[in-house]
Amino acid sequence: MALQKKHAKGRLDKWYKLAKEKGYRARAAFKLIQLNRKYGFLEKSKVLLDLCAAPGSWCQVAAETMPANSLIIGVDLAPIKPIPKVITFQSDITTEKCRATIRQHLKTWKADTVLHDGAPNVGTAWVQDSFNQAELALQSMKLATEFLIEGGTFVTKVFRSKEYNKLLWVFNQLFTKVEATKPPSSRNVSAEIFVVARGFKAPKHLDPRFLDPKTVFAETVEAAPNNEAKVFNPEIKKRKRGGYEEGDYTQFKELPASEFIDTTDPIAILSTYNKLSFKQDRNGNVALAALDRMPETTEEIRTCCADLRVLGRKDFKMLLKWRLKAREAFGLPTKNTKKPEVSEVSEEVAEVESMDEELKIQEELQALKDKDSAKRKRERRRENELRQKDIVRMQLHMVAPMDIGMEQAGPIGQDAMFSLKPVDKKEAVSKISKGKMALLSESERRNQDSGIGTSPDSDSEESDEEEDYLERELDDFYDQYKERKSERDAKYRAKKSRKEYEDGEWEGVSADEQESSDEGELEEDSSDESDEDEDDSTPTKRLITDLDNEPSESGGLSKRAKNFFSQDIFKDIPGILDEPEPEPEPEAGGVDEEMVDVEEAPRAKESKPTSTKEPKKKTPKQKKKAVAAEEQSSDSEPDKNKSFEIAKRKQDDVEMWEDEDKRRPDGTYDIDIITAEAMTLAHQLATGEKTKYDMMDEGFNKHAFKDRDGIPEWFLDDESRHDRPQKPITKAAAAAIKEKLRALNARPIKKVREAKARKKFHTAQRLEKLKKKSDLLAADEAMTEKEKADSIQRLMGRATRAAAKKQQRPQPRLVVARGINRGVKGRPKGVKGRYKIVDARMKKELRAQKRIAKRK
Ligand SMILES: C[S@@+](CC[C@H](N)C(=O)[O-])C[C@H]1O[C@@H](n2cnc3c(N)ncnc32)[C@H](O)[C@@H]1O
Repeated sequence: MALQKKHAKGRLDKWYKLAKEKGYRARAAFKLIQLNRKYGFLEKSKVLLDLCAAPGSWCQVAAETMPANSLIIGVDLAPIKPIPKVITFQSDITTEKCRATIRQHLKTWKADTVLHDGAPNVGTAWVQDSFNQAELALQSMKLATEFLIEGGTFVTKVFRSKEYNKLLWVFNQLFTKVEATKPPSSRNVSAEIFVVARGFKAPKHLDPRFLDPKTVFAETVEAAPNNEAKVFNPEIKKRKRGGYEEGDYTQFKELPASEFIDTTDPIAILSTYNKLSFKQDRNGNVALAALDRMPETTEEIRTCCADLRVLGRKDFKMLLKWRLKAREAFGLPTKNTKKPEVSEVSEEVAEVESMDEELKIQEELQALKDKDSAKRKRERRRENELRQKDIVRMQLHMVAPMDIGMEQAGPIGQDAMFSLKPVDKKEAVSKISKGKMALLSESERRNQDSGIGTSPDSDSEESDEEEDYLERELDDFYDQYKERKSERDAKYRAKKSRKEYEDGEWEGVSADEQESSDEGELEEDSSDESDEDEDDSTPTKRLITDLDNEPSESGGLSKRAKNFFSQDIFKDIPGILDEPEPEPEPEAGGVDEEMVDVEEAPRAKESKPTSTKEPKKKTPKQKKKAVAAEEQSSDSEPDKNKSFEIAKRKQDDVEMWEDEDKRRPDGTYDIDIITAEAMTLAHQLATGEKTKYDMMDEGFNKHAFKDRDGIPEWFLDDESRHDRPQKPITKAAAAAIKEKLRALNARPIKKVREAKARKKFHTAQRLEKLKKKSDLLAADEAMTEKEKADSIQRLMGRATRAAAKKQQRPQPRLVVARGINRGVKGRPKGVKGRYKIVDARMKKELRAQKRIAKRK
C-alpha cells in the first residue's frame, strides 16, 4: 500500500483546483454535488439545514441548486462569511442555544433536508476522534429528528469505525431508505463515508435512548483473541488492495509489537495498523515481555507505536531500525546475518529491505518529477503572462505587431533558429567556406568569456527572470501613468502625438559606425587569415541582401545615414548633398525617380558652383543670415567629401518645396530667430565672438554621448526634463525676443482680421455698385443734368444713411436692480429695447465718468 503523502500539497488535488476555479469555498462542495447527482434531494427541497457548514461550500451548492426563494440555514462553530440567499450563524450544534436559534429561523417550517458534514478537531488520539465523529453524527441526527419534515432527507458524514454499524442501525429505524456511499471526490485515504437517509418516518414518540450516545455506542464484550499462538507463527495475510478485508469493517487496528518484529512485511503493518501494542494478556506473552525489556525499546519507540497514523518518515525509519535490532536480539535472520540454512527467511528480509529502498527511490523520483513539472508550469505561466501583456499593449497601440510574436522571435526574427542575420553579420559564411572553424569557436569562446551564450545556472536565470518581470511591471506602470497624464495634460498630448508622427529615431552615424567597426574587427581577424590563405581573395557575399537600398559600401556613408540625407529637405542645402545638375528631361514630372550613378556626383558638383561660397561683400544683416545658413551646413560638414546617390523628384514636388523655401532674392535664407539662445548665438557669430569651429567643439559635450541603452523610459523621460544643455543668453537677446513676442501677441487674432477684411470687401462692393448706378444715370440722355445730379445725390444719401444707421446702434438702456427690479430674472417690466441691469453704484459711476469726459 502506498504511503499517504503527509505534506499539504498532496491534498491539492483536482477537486481542490476545480473548487478554486468554480468559486467554491472548499473542495467538499463536490461531495454534495455528487451525492445530489445520485439522490437528487436538493432540487426537491425548499428548506435546508446545514449543520457544520463552515466555510460554506455546501451552502453555496445548495443555494445554486435549490429552487429560488428557498430557505437555507447554515451553522458552524467557526464563523461563515456571508453567502447570498443563505442565513448563517455561529454555534455549537450540540448545544441547546443552537437548537433554539434554528427554531427561531425556521419559525413554523420544517426542513426538507438536513445536511451534516461535521468533523471534530482531529489530531488527538485516533480512538477519541472516531468516537467524537460518531457522536457528532448522532447529535446532528437528533437535530434532524426535531426539524425534518416527514419524508425528508438526512445526509451525514460518518467514519468507518466500530460505531459505524451502530449508527446505521439507528438511521434504519428512523428512515425508510438508508444508503452509505463514498463520492468520488472524497479521498480514498480518508475513512469518511456519507450516509444518505431518505424518507424520514417522523415518529410521534421517539425513545430517547435512540439518540443517546452512551446507549447507542455501548461496548459489546468480545472474546480476547489468542495472540500468543500467533507470535512466531503468523498466518500469511494477503493484502487486499481493493478495499477492506472480508468481514473486517473496522478502522482502528491494533497489533502486538512482537508481530511487527516477526513479520516479513513490516511496511505493510506500518501502513495498515494504527497501533503496535506492548500490552500482554492474562497468560502473558514471552516475546512481548522480552521486547518490553529491551534497552532499544525507548520511550520514543513506545510513543511511536501508540499511534502509527501520525508518524512521519523519520519515525518509520526509526521503527524499522528498532525492528532489525530486535530481530538480531531474538536470533531471527536479518540482512546482516549470514545463515545460509535459513535462506528462505533471509530472502524475505532482503525483500523487505528492497521494498524500503524502492519506496525511497520512488519517493525521490516523484519529488524530482514534481519539481520539474512545477518549474515548467511556472515558465509556461510566465510566458503566457508576457504574451497577454504584449497583446494588451498592441491593442493599446503601444507596440507594433512587429515587436511581438512571430515577427520577432519567429521564423525570421532575431531569436529564430534559422535566422541568418547574426551569421551574416559576423561574416561567418566566408569563415565557414574557408573551413576555418577555429575562428568561429574562438569568437564563441570570447562570447562565453564575456557571458554571452553561456547558460547561466538556474538560480541566476530565475532571478534574471524575476528582474525582467519586475522591470516589465515597472514599464507597464509607467505606461499607465503616462496614459493617465496624457488624459489630463493637453501639452503632454501634443508632445505624444508629435512623437507618434515622427519618422523614427535617427541614431546618427555612430550606431552604424559601431556596426561597421564590429564588422571591421572581424574583418581584421579574417585578414590575418587571408595572409595565410591568399587564394581566398574572392570577395565574400552576404547572406542577406537589402532589397530596399543599395549596399552601403557604394555610397561611402552608412545605409541609414544615406537614407536620412536623401530626404527632400536636404536637397537644396548646399554642402550637405553634392547634388548633380538635373539632366534636361523632355517630359518633366513624367518620370518618378531615377538613380544617378554614384561616380557622377562629384562631376556634377564641379559643373555647378555651390552656394557655400560666401559672397564677397555682405551687409551685417546678410552676414548674420549667411552665418546661420553656414551653421546648418556645418552640421553635415564631415559628409561633404563623400559621394551620395541622389534621387530626382517630380517637378511639382520641387516647385512646392521652392514655395516653402524662404530665401531672399540674394539667395540667403530668411530664417526667423525665435529663441534668446539662437539670438545670442547669431549675435556671437555675427560679431566674430564665436566661429563655427567653436560650435563644433561645443557639440562634443556630456549630452552628446549619453548611453541610453537599457535605461528605462521613465528614467530617460524624467532626466530629459532637467538634464539639458544650458546655452548662454545675453540680456539684449532676451529683451529683443521679448519685444518680438509682444509684437506678435499684439496682432489681432485671425477671426478679427478676417471680419475686418470682410467688412472692407463689402464696402468696396457697395461702392462699386453705386459707381455703376451713377454711371448709368450719367449716361441717361433723357434726364437733364440737374435731374442726374439729384438722383446721384439721393443714391449717395441713402447709402450713407444706411451706413450711419448701422454704425449708430442704440446703447443698451441701463436698468438699476433695486426696488421692483431687485432679483428680477429676465426683462424688467416696462423696459423696451436693449437693456442692461446694473446696480446703483455702477450707474452713478458711469454718469460721473461721462461728466468728467465732457469737462475735458
Ligand atoms: C469538513 S468541515 C465542513 C465543510 C462544509 N460542509 C463545507 O462544505 O464547507 C467540518 C466543520 O465542522 C465543524 N464542527 C465540528 N464540530 C462542530 C460542532 N460541535 N458544532 C458546529 N460545528 C462543528 C467545524 O468547525 C468544521 O468547520
